[in-house]
Amino acid sequence: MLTINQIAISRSTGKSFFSVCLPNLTVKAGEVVVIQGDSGAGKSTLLEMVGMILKPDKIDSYNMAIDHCDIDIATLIKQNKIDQLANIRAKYLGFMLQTGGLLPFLTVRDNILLSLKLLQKKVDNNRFDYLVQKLNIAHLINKYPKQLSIGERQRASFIRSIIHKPALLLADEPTSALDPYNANLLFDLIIEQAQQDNIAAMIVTHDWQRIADKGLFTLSAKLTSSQSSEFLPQQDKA
Ligand SMILES: Nc1ncnc2c1ncn2[C@@H]1O[C@H](COP(=O)(O)OP(=O)(O)OP(=O)(O)O)[C@@H](O)[C@H]1O
Repeated sequence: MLTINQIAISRSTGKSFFSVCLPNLTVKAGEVVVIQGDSGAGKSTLLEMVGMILKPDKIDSYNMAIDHCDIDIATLIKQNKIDQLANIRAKYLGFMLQTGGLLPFLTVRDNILLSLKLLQKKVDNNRFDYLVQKLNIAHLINKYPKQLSIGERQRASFIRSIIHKPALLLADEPTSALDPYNANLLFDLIIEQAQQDNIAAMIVTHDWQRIADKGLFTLSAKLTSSQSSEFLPQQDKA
């Protein structure tokens, strides 16, 4: 489970800046939260801040409960514990970035399995086979990323982001390059895998209609000025 209170960041280039604030959020293990907002409203910034890639300017609390342990991420951030944060990211976080992020010099299989190798964890071949078959990329696993379409890379990138069963999955527009059939397949698989492996997931998407009937909790970006936004719940949590 993930609990965040008052986390904010300002990004600036020259004289212009943009601030993003998340007043509070709780995501339970197995729950999928959708992040919505207009282009430029700060969705990727929010994910990168929650994913400990961008350092917030302000943070009241940020805790992650994993295996009956409570990790005080806010204190680690405030104390600049870079190594500990990097370990937490590698072990407990899964990222699916907008750009795919597959390494060009590794095959699709090796890209997907890289996190397990780095964490010295055993490969669950049944799970690997299930996921690549489910997303119809079993015939591509020995190819290199450049030999795949963007949509195929996106599907491989999703499997890579969850293969080590992270506590938190952060996915930035995971279906942006997919046709409707594959987009549905991927969304359903995200929900299924989150529930099955107790993954708390935060998914940025513009694919509003596709997820409207899935009953997922939604955080929406609200512009508080031309240079700032706040992420607020669209509805109260059950
Ligand atoms: N590296 C950066 N330095 C300074 N400002 C940035 C940087 N990256 C993004 N911004 C600004 O921060 C704001 C939020 O950007 P962000 O990429 O988080 O938006 P987004 O909601 O994910 O957009 P999109 O839906 O188009 O991907 C934008 O106004 C953008 O110009």
